[in-house]
Amino acid sequence: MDQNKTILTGKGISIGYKKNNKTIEVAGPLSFDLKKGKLTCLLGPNGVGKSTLIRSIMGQIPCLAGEVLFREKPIQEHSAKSLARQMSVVLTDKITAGNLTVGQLVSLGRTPFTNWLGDLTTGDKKAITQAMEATKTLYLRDYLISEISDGQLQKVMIARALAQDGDLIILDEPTAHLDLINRYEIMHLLREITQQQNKTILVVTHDLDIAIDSADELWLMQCGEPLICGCPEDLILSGEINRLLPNQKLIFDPNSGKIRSTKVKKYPNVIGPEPYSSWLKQALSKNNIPLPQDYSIYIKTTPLQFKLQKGDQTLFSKDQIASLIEILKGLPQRKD
Ligand SMILES: Nc1ncnc2c1ncn2[C@@H]1O[C@H](COP(=O)(O)OP(=O)(O)OP(=O)(O)O)[C@@H](O)[C@H]1O
Repeated sequence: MDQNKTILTGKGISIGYKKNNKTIEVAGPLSFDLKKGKLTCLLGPNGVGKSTLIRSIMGQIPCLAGEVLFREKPIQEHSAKSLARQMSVVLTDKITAGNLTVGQLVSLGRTPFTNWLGDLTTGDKKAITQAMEATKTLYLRDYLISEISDGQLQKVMIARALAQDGDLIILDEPTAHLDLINRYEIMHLLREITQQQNKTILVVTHDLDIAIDSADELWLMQCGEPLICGCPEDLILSGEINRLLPNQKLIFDPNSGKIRSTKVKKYPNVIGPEPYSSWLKQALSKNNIPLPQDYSIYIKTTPLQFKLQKGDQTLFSKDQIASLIEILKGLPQRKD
């Protein structure tokens, strides 16, 4: 472990719950180093234990074995107050404080720093306003929590974590209720925070494409396996990203950056430039259209034309994939 580069370390931890004198292990042994000043995304299928790992990392539930070190010290040796000053956490728990205003909820992020009366200093107020500006929630300041949408609440919770200003911010599925644009915006905001404020952020997410796009490091969690950690681009090029996929039916396509079926047809007789040929092949495959060897589709781009040919004979041409597909679907089934 490089102490200057790592804020949090897991050493062979086993995570799980104790219930009625019974121990239920969810995952382990898991080892990891959370790198300082980086955005790390934790990905894995439902129920694999991501939230349990987060709760174990923050010391909320004890590890069944192994240890978590925060700034080189076992997590349970840090006082709750000291952790609250250094670590901001946004969990998936429902907020019940519906009668608080958005502004009041974000202000709660400053609690570890205020006096026992909860008085906010000028510095506290500045941190709150900055956090609300960054998450574009300032306009909601006077709304009651019960009056805002789930997506807005997610952003407000992120604002509260930012206002808390810990060096380490942990978020469990912060973009779950957000629309696509907001999901990108939030992840890019988190990336900006790591880069500009040198904060360390660990995010649990199911958005593989957004995680690849924004994270410095991915942690891939799969049932019964060690955590796979690495830079997204390395994990893609080595093929290790496929460890996230549960079976042989799906594969991560490093060319398109998307998950696709391994059954996708190849269509060597679609001839033309990218991205036209890839999208046409996807449409053919999706519609389960076979293209016999003696047929070819040539793509001309100015103006755009998809020409179906048999040998030298052009059977027809279309300027849209949708209309080409409709005609191909109407033809009698041909077999290679
Ligand atoms: N308080 C609890 N007591 C006992 N078992 C629990 C408790 N909380 C979660 N579990 C179990 O631990 C396992 C992992 O749950 P966890 O919520 O950590 O998964 P996850 O990867 O975060 O899932 P998801 O992606 O669906 O949120 C599940 O089998 C769950 O039933």
